Amino acid sequence: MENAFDYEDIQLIPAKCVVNSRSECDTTISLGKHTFKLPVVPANMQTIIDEKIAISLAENDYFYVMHRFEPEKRISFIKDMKSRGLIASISVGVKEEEYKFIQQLADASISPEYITIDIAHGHSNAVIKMIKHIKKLLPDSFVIAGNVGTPEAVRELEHAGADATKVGIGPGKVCITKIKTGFGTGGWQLAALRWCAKAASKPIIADGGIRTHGDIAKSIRFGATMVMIGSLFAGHEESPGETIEKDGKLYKEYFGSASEFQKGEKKNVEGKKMYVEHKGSLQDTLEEMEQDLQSSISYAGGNKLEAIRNVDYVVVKNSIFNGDKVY
Ligand SMILES: NC(=O)C1=CN([C@@H]2O[C@H](COP(=O)(O)OP(=O)(O)OC[C@H]3O[C@@H](n4cnc5c(N)ncnc54)[C@H](OP(=O)(O)O)[C@@H]3O)[C@@H](O)[C@H]2O)C=CC1
Ligand SMILES: Nc1nc2c(ncn2[C@@H]2O[C@H](COP(=O)(O)O)[C@@H](O)[C@H]2O)c(=O)[nH]1
Repeated sequence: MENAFDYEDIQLIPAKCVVNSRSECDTTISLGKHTFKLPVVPANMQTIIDEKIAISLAENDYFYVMHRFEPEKRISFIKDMKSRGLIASISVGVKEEEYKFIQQLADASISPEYITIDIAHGHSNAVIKMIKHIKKLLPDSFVIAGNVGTPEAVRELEHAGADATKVGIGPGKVCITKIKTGFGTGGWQLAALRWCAKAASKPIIADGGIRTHGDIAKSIRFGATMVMIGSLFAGHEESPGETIEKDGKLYKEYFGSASEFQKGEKKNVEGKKMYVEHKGSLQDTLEEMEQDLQSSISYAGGNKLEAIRNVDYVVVKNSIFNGDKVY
């Protein structure tokens, strides 16, 4: 790794505008056999997504990944999505029971369109074995494998059969991996993305550390096909987390998938809980993201997402906010 930098250290450089209105800019992206409205997917975490949100996202052509923390509900979830004519996109882990679950799906000829292998340290034989197991039994499912933070890991998971890899170890808002273990891409996630993207021959999903809508464009510039976001999607009316009131203001909980709140025990805890301000409706945020990304495309001098991939940039170490608050 040469130069380490993160989202706040980079500014993209504008190119001559070729559209008359930002509304002409197309933010759609293809992943596998499907095209989605935005290159953005809410994190597969229990305080970010539930069945109702998944249905609403899929109905409106947004990509989603259902979390894996209520494993007993997954088969009925897939069946329900399919009966509505919607894509089914689920998560799995790597423990023994997950092998049986994949076998169960195959035996019943139930093939979700997308399966995300969701573990903390994805550069492992456990993930490689699970990729091969899924590809053998459910060859039509698009497999996203992660999380990883090095080119070597991207190559190995792709070689094992992954259709996309997810990059990001420890940059998340409720992540404490970097503090508890000393490892990860926290603080240099954007540079890690660039490093991994150079090695990738399939799509990369950049996961964690997105703090502003501009960071979505920066991720695209540095090689992401899509970004996974937790904190910016936490705290909406629809969000599954508990709502609390403090000093007359409403807040909602957002906790890590490796936190004691998720695990129900204090073992190998690498996540924490926080409360985020209540933000209104999820659809409003998605629309604002789309408008901001359309604007990014126009600054990139094009009318499609691809235009962002070629823009120049400058490194402005820790200075882009000039002391301003993000919002
Ligand atoms: N993106 C990120 O930076 C991180 C994300 N998370 C999220 O937290 C959730 C739980 O993750 P995870 O603990 O992996 O899931 P699981 O608890 O399902 O663990 C998966 C398997 O991997 C093993 N395992 C976990 N971490 C390691 C490691 N560092 N080295 C070797 N084996 C390991 C576990 O065994 P055992 O527990 O016995 O070690 C278990 O067998 C996931 O949703 C994950 O995405 C968690 C941390 C970082
Ligand atoms: N180290 C941990 N990372 C976690 C945990 N739970 C989720 N995550 C990762 O964070 C992103 C979301 O990041 P954000 O910056 O957008 O909020 C999520 O997709 C996971 O990859 C955890 O407990 N520990």
